[in-house]
Amino acid sequence: MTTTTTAYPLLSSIDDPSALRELDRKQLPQLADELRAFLVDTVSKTGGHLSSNLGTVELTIALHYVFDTPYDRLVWDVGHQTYAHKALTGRRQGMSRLRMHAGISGFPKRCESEYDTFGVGHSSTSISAALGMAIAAHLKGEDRKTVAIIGDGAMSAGQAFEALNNGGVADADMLVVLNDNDMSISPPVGALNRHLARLFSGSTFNAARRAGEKMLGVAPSLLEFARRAEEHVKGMLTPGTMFEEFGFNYIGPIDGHDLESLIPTLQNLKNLKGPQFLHVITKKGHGYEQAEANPILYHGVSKFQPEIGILEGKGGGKPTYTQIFGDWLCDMAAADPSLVAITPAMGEGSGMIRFARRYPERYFDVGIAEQHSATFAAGLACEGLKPVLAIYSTFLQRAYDQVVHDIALQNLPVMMALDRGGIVGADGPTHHGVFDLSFLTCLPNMVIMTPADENECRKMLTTAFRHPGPTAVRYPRGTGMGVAIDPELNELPIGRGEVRRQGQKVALLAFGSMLKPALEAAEELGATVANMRFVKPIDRELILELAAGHTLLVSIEENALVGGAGSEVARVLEEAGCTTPLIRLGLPDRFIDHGDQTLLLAEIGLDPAGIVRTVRERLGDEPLLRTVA
Ligand SMILES: Cc1ncc(C[n+]2csc(CCOP(=O)(O)OP(=O)(O)O)c2C)c(N)n1
Ligand SMILES: CC(=O)[C@@H](O)[C@H](O)COP(=O)(O)O
Ligand SMILES: [Mg+2]
Repeated sequence: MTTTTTAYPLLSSIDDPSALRELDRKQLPQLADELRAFLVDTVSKTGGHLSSNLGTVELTIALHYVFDTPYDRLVWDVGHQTYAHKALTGRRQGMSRLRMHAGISGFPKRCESEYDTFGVGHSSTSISAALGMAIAAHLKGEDRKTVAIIGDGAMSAGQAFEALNNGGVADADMLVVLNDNDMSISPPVGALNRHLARLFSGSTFNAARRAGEKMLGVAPSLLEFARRAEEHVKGMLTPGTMFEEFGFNYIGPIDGHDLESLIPTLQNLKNLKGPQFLHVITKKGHGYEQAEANPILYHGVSKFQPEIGILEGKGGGKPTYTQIFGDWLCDMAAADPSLVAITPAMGEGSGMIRFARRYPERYFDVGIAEQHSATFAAGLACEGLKPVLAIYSTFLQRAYDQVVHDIALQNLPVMMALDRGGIVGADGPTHHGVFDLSFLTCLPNMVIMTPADENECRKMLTTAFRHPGPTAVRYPRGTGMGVAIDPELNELPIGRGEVRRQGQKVALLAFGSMLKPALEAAEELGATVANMRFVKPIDRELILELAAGHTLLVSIEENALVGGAGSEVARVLEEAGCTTPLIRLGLPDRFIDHGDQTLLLAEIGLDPAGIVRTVRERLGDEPLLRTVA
């Protein structure tokens, strides 16, 4: 670790924001330089979100410099851009274990620091939360300030608009800072982006800067600032911004890397009453050449050498499930012209870029708009197209009513490709996709599949796509077993599992990713292993057959135990009056922290050793292998 006093003399002297506020304003550019170098160094060693963090260094410094944190509340949206905030709020040393097990979280977390005012990871919650805090302050007679910091990508989501709609007429002193870097993870989409681009048109921005300099250079009084802001900046240069229509006092756009603009503007805004809106322009990846040139690649990174940057296109290893999906999507699109594919702002992460390039007219990136994406898919299905909604399991949570009300209830053939099902690792509890089996299994009409290997995934995707009702294929983050892939587009019989290993006494009923550890555990236990494949409709016949031939059943899934696949197994046994005991293995009723995927699964007992341990504990001294007569 190179966080020595010599490497970062100024940064090392800041243990909390009160020390930052002691600095002379002239020292702040140096602090920004050190902080940026520190971030590149740290993230290159730990992995994490890089380009968004590089873009918010000056904004973070300015906010902590101007506001009396933690008494004043900073509410970050998504939270993937808060590494500078963490480094300035007493966590600089801890960042050598960023996103690692028992280390610093990659997102703000209330239990980690009093400066993390609101837990986050999913986007577009900041204005709602900040409004709640601002109204609470008002009701309690407290004079604290509340600031929401939201990106242009996050601003595109419905919830952000719901909050603006509420906040624009609420009796609350709240500042919304729009950090506009003209990027989501991918290039931004939609009409909001067009509106922001218009505000940022060269002439407007330059004129606004000139006016801002003039206005701020003389450190105007509060009233003078307000008058000039309204008359000369807002009225003259940026008439009719959408945010004003919502009832906010819109200021900007200003240069978000220029501390000399940021600080006086924030100081003045701090004193204004009612809903305030500051539009700042930043560059994703600012100050690190490689990240500026390719902010998508540097959005989320693994370890890399800062002097060289990320080496692309090494490839060669096992394909990820995401790649299996991306290949299947292109193959199926070639075979069926009615296929259309939708992503709520996760085209890269979902493996859809080749498809997007090949079939741009059939590719819909709808922005961070999970609810809309689901209902939009339903609409496409109503008209006979075959929508494939590619969505991370964790983000589908936001579209639950749309899945229930718009897709399942109407029995529409929308296929959901659920990536990142199960424990995702370093992103932690906000991103683990461990509830989907529970919240989808209870829905009538759904068909739910969990592939155990890559080739099975491809077959399930085909099966789902051709099924005339709602389906979900749920696969994990990362690679699978490394099996060969059939080039054909073959289907599987719906609702049928298979026995993969014949053993005795104990039968392990594995769902999806759990087949691999189950097979390994079975070697030691001499157990039977079934690859259940379908959570819904579950293979009733197979379960009862296994129950009849074994003395103990063990269901294993990478999902919450409550309401998951094991619950379905239990239901089948109960309905049949079958008394064979069942142990259900899965995620306990608590949120699982961040850390390495393998390590977390082992901690929960969802690895081969854990499965063996559970079975042995249950059987006590009973011999595992039945003596065959
Ligand atoms: C509800 C939800 N959907 C998708 C994501 C994935 N995601 C994380 S950051 C991001 C882009 C956000 O763009 P913006 O707010 O402009 O921040 P930037 O990355 O540009 O700094 C997306 C799509 C998420 N975290 N939450
Ligand atoms: C902050 C956020 O929500 C995304 O950037 C997410 O971290 C991506 O996860 P993957 O790395 O699994 O694509
Ligand atoms: Mg952005």
